[in-house]
Amino acid sequence: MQLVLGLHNLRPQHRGCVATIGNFDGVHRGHQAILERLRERALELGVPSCVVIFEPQPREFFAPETAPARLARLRDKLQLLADAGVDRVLCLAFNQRLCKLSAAEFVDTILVDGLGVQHLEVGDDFRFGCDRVGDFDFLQQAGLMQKFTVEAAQTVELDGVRISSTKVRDALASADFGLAERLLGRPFTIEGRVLHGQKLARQLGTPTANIQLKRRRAPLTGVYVVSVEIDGKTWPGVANIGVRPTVAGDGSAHLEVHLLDFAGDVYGRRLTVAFHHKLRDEQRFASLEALKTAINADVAAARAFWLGQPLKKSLK
Ligand SMILES: Cc1cc2nc3c(=O)[nH]c(=O)nc-3n(C[C@H](O)[C@H](O)[C@H](O)COP(=O)(O)O)c2cc1C
Ligand SMILES: Nc1ncnc2c1ncn2[C@@H]1O[C@H](COP(=O)(O)OP(=O)(O)OP(=O)(O)O)[C@@H](O)[C@H]1O
Repeated sequence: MQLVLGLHNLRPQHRGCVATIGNFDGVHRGHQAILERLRERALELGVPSCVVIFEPQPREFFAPETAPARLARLRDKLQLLADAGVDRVLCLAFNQRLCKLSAAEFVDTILVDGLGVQHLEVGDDFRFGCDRVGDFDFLQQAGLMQKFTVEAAQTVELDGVRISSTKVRDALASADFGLAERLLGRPFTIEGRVLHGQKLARQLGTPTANIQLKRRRAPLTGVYVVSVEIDGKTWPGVANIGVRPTVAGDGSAHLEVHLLDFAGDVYGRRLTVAFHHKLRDEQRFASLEALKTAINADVAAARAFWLGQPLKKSLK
């Protein structure tokens, strides 16, 4: 899959494609259906498929403080789009200039002049352009004039409710991982590299792998039963995701995983963590001793959970 960063990096050879536009956060089953249609259309027309995404996502640009936590980082989103068979991603900087483009300017500058789009695939509720004035009807009218076709993808629902990134976030916030999996079409996972921590966990009796979240806010917080994939092997574990109030961290979110019955060095390795069950909220304890007691109870609860469950071999 080819990644084009910014409109200015589009070249004449990029013109001529079928395209879709959106945030695609989490690449859930609604997104997957659009991407499937896009792939079919690309094959029929014999042109590449292109997904137009924004960075930051519009809500992060307009209201950085209140924008929801992302389900996946840009890197993970690109991987999921590549897995769905997308040929090209055009990642546009969402800035003052872009958000001021009228719907007509958006179509002319990006879709027609930039991409030479032959067919557009969008959700029926898709809106774009300054003040979100552009919609499906607008695109169809523009398509008649500018010689591209537009198709509204059928809404994908689960139990009568439209699937959306928001619904996945809600499922994670209420620790309904079964629902999150049914919305995503795969288990919810967080992937990252293991960093060196403060080495306090060893003193607490439970060594943990600290997974870098970078500046990412996580869509869930608390203590969870998890499974962890390392180099194709899956291990049971228990994890804390949060700001670690007892040891007064820097306020940034951390993901720490204790692997049950694992002896080995995982520093620098990439782990994929899948969440199965919430044990409790993160707490501020009065002492390290109290934290240690709580973590021991978490480990015991995770063991009890895995006693009754087969461990899935792969998280994909
Ligand atoms: C299962 C588990 C539960 C945890 N729960 C909490 C908690 O409720 N409150 C808290 O401040 N830290 C919690 N922590 C994080 C510990 O504070 C952290 O592991 C410790 O500070 C060691 O950090 P280090 O790996 O950087 O050395 C938890 C960690 C684990 C593995
Ligand atoms: N359940 C769905 N069925 C069909 N199309 C969808 C569905 N969800 C999203 N789409 C379409 O996929 C494209 C990208 O959607 P986008 O990620 O911007 O929104 P979303 O998934 O509804 O997220 P949010 O909950 O943040 O609004 C848009 O064209 C949108 O209309």
